[in-house]
Amino acid sequence: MLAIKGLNQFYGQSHTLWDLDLTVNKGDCICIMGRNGVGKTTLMQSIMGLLPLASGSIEFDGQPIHKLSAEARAPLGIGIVPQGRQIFPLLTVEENLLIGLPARGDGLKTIPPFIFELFPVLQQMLHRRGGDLSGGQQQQLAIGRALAINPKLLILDEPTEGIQPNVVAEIADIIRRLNREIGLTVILVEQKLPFARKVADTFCILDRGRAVAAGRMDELDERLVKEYLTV
Ligand SMILES: Nc1ncnc2c1ncn2[C@@H]1O[C@H](COP(=O)(O)OP(=O)(O)OP(=O)(O)O)[C@@H](O)[C@H]1O
Repeated sequence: MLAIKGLNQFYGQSHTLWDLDLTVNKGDCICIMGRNGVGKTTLMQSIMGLLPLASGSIEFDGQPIHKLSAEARAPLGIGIVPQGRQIFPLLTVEENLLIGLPARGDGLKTIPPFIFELFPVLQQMLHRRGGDLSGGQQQQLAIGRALAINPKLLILDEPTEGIQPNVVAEIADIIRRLNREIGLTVILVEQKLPFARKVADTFCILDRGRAVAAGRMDELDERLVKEYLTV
């Protein structure tokens, strides 16, 4: 579904991603792991189209997408839950959910009801401003907004950051359901190991901009954790 080949990225003189290859198959739930600053968000932003590639290629569903704008990638079926959630604080929950609908391409103008089945709190808070929601509610809104475009691939960048443990558990359940029941392909960036183990089936570890280890979650052993993940 997603094939990244030979990706290099720079911020000015600083070489952030090095010859990175990553393949995500349909139905996968993969966790991109690594310590702070290793390039996880840079990788996500490259997939989303927020950063032009220095070199390399990204194919989605067999089609090269790396030259497309971020706006052109969403309608292909890439839903994003960005780091820090980035909901619109002055818009209502309803307006936040409606905002992505034009990207669906099927003309739907109302919020798909399954969003409220997944996140009943969003229905209760429909007319509240996004900025007045708790961190956990905002994260549910950010996921709901990404799902409203009916994506084939959902990218979540550190969805548990700054969220209470009970909501973290709820979000873990939702991501698992989306992946295992609905078959949505998921790329998750996550530093919390228990959450990653609970949600993802496979992992890819980055270290200083390189993919250094990958495998099934049950192959993520103590040696890898110590070498690449613990601070
Ligand atoms: N806009 C930017 N300008 C310059 N350097 C940047 C910029 N954004 C990130 N970097 C640097 O690029 C490297 C990779 O950053 P990135 O945010 O991709 O890492 P990360 O693994 O997502 O980290 P975190 O877990 O802290 O979010 C870091 O050294 C970071 O300081």
